[in-house]
Amino acid sequence: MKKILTISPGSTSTKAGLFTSRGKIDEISVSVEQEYARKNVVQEYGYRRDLLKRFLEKTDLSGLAAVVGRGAPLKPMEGGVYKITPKLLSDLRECRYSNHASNLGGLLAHYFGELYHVPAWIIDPVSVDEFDEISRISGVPEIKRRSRSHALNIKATARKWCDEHGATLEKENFVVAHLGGGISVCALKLGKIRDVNDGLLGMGPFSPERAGALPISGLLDLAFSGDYTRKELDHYLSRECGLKGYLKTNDAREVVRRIQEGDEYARLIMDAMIYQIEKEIGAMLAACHYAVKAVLITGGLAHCSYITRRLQDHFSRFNLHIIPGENELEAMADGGFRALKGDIPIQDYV
Ligand SMILES: Nc1ncnc2c1ncn2[C@@H]1O[C@H](COP(=O)(O)OP(=O)(O)OP(=O)(O)O)[C@@H](O)[C@H]1O
Ligand SMILES: CCCC(=O)O
Repeated sequence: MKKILTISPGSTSTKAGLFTSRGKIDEISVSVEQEYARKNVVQEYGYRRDLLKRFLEKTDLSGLAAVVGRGAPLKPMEGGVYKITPKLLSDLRECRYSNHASNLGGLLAHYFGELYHVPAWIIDPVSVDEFDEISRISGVPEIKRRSRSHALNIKATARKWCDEHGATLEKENFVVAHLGGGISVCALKLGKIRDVNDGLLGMGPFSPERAGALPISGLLDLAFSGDYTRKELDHYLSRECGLKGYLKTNDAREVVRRIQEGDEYARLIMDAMIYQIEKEIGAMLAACHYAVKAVLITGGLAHCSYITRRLQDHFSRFNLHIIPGENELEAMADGGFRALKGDIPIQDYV
């Protein structure tokens, strides 16, 4: 039976899964020890590769047909399956579009694809760009709104919901909110991400560790304070702000624990994050002219009932469903098997 190996590097761990078309047969999560964590993720490549290799040496890989890695921020591209070409590899190695842990997804998939003599792909990377032209206009001629999102989980969650409810993704509109360490809220129209806040930097709600959209004058003050280089400010706004900036933790469970113990400041900050999420969902509902099949809430924060209860109350008339977690390994395997069967094309990154 054919197998697919999927690899999803996150900021603190590398997850890998082995699948047949019937489902998962093995999974591992290897933590990155702090002493090996580097400011530039690509420096962690050798360390993470060797940890995975040790696991795979003990695994039955007979029937392996492809390796799929999590797709990083790359050049803007249509959703789907992409071959890992030399150009794609060099963009990942140079962190050309972002210093993001998922840069290692394509690099590791390529390595193991060569090792086991099978094709290596990425699927629905962070930079999936299917915007309507109107979504690109920011209000400043030199600045374009960018599409960067949790595209893989967003599409997989909507596809899964459709399979379970007898609907066809390509015929319906949804608002999908991925609430994780970063937050992406999108207007998914007829299977395409037609609008989304840039989940990495500068748009949408603040998140457990990202700043979200900011008042411009305050941002200019920070940028010209002399306290940050361009790179440092980018890192600060995308990794050290949000819940972490205000409360020194990016763990929603810890914040809820503090609220339950009577910490009113923690409540204010958590409620502000939920308020901003509600406003973004409202904006994407407007982008869909309020005609959606459902509003889907996914990602790690969708496990947090303090948050989901509020969203359920607020959006009950829009058929809201909570589908927690990120299921990225499964999503990559699903796309990989569809590509192996020839149901979807395998595209070139040019
Ligand atoms: N079971 C849970 N209950 C409550 N909160 C949770 C639960 N699991 C995860 N979270 C919270 O979800 C948030 C995001 O965590 P998660 O590990 O899913 O994000 P990530 O994978 O690092 O980021 P991203 O989804 O942006 O790739 C954290 O604040 C975490 O505390
Ligand atoms: C925007 C998608 C990825 C992230 O937030 O890390």
